[in-house]
Amino acid sequence: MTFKLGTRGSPLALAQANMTAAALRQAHGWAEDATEIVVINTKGDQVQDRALAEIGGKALWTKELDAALLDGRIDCGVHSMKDVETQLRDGIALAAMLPRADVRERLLGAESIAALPQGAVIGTSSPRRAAQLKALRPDLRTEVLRGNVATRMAKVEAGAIDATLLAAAGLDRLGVKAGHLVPLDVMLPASAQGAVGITARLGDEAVLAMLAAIDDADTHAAVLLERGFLAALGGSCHSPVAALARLEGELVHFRAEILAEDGSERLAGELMVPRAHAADEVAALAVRLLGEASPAVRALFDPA
Ligand SMILES: NCc1[nH]cc(CCC(=O)O)c1CC(=O)O
Repeated sequence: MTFKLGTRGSPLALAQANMTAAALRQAHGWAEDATEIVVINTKGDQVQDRALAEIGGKALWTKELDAALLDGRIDCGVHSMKDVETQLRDGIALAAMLPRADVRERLLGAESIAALPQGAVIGTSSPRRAAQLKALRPDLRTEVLRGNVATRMAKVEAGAIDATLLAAAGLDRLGVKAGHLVPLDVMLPASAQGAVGITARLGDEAVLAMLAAIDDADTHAAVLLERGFLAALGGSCHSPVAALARLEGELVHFRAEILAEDGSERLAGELMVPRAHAADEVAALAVRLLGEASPAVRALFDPA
């Protein structure tokens, strides 16, 4: 019997699936051939030429993996948690998370956001990154840029765009050294950025127990808080929202912001709260920031 890990087929997704397989073999003393990577094509992979928001539809990256899990083709699904909807599909459980990588952004094409030339064009398909860039530098323009990491880097090199932002986590996992780290006080990451999560069938106790052995509890707790913030807003990975939780002993340091899509508004909040109350405080922060926002920003969200 082999343990089947489902994943998308992009180089980053494959790297993350291989890391997960290696962690499982290590934790359980399994042989090399005890794990198998099963590539599942998703709608998000098929549509490369349009902005994600235009495609519409939910669970672009996860739907096909969920289906493969539920019909038993795979035993678990490996995901970038950033791309996983806050509402999991019925029957799907979030079983484990690998230790989180660098949560920061890397800028390719310039040494810093401040150093970008006046009016520079930044390629990104992330409404959060576009809004954050324009909040910092209203002169900047953004252009939709999709494709995997290599495609995006090639567009900067070819001069089609002046610069782009990518998650340091993804570049690190691919062994790509390019770009300059953007400090957290300049740009906060997306909720769950840098975290790899593993889904399994709810009630599949044997698999859930195997996966529990590779769970990084601090990463898991932090990511659940960030997802809780996004859920309280009624947002998704396409919303102009940033959130980062850091566990500091018994305390949680939580920072978040919501923005107008054109960067003309930015509502930020920060908490230092005991872990035990953090989920409630984070949800309350979401409500408070929405309350401070203009009707235009509030209209981007759909709070419960
Ligand atoms: N939305 C695409 C996506 N999903 C996860 C990552 C990077 C890895 C991570 O954040 O864990 C990326 C690419 C990027 O934003 O640069």
